[in-house]
Amino acid sequence: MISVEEARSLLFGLVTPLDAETVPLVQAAGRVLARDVSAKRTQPPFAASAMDGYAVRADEVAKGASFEVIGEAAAGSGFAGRVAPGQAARIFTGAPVPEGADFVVLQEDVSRDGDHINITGDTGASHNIRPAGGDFKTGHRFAAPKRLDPADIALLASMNIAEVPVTRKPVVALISTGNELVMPGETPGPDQIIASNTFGLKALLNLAGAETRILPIALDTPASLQTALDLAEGADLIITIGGASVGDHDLVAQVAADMGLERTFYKVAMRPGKPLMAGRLNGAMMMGLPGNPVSAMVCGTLFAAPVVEALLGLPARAPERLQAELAVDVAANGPREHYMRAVLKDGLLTPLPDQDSSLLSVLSTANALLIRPVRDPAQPAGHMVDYIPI
Ligand SMILES: Nc1nc2c(c(=O)[nH]1)N[C@H]1C(S)=C(S)[C@@H](COP(=O)(O)OP(=O)(O)OC[C@H]3O[C@@H](n4cnc5c(N)ncnc54)[C@H](O)[C@@H]3O)O[C@H]1N2
Ligand code: MOO
Repeated sequence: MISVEEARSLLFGLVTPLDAETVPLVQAAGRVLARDVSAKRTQPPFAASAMDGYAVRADEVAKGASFEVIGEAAAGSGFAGRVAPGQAARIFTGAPVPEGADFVVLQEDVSRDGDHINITGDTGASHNIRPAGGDFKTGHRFAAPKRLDPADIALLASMNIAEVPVTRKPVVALISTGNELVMPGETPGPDQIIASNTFGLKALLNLAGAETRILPIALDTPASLQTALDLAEGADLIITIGGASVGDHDLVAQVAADMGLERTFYKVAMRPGKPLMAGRLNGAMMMGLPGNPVSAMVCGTLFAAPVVEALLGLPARAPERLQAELAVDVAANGPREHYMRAVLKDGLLTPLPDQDSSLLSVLSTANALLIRPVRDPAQPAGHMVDYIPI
């Protein structure tokens, strides 16, 4: 068995980042910027008022000083004239500061009588003017790769970038295998259960940026599995779930091998998730996940989501690990790295009492995977441990 780290780096070795496509800015949130882009404008394009008030000459600003108001500058329509000594222009937030002026007195600090104003308040040190290019200048580089968040979208809009080059979404085909499975909403027979893993993984990988397709459930026959794998044609990543272990009905490895799978590894020293398999099948990446629901989701978190990010051109890296104190004593760990379902509360980590890999209710309660290294001895409450937030 190989380690989790080895498995992940072998998986990253199978990744070829995808090509780019252009999308309208309104569809770019959450997508990964594929190429550097540069600002098509300077922002603000002119020195702009930061306040509503009066634009004057800074050297004339003093309590008691009076000015003649000679015009008005509003956002979207500046004042074409020049502010000379003794003069002021009415100005509003966002308006270009007229020539000659270099100070905006807040209207709260002024009394007005017809076309004249008097400074009545303490004006303070700020000129209340945003310099041209104070945010960015034409040509300012926005670097790829980056997953575009709402603030990035606002910035790109402000740079007048209406179309954005993003990495194509990886197409992920999800195949549940097993005679016992039916789709949510169907009526299961007496020995059947509902397929949950494809739905959990779809949610997880969509959040990572994939376009996921749930294929029909494959029965535990070579022909049915082959049909499902054939239907996955065109996917960048094929994920099978279940049928990965050693039982008589665990057929994924054999059928995939018969169809040409070049296997990269099988079995990882981790708990849950041991019977994980990966390789390349007719040009696509393939991962065979174990069927136990928590095992499948943990493998999704540790391997499939990072692979989706790597396909998107983001750095190939493990999920972020943080550290916290154990709230309780924990027993010694065995020969597999253990990803314990745990709750992090008030900075303390408590592993949940039942770690069976079939328990989705436990996974749903957990907000952390507490990582126990291989053969870690028993540890007392207060010991610092690594965890992955989930
Ligand atoms: N003799 C051994 N038995 C098992 C071993 C072993 O080393 N020797 N490994 C165990 C481990 S660890 C795991 S994990 C499981 C993985 O088995 P499979 O990948 O072959 O999964 P299945 O047998 O098909 O299913 C296991 C379990 O999960 C349920 N399942 C499967 N698919 C789904 C789905 N899409 N949605 C919801 N539930 C699903 C299935 O009904 C089973 O209950 O093997 C152990 N056995
Ligand atoms: O590895 Mo299995 O994934 O322990 O449940």
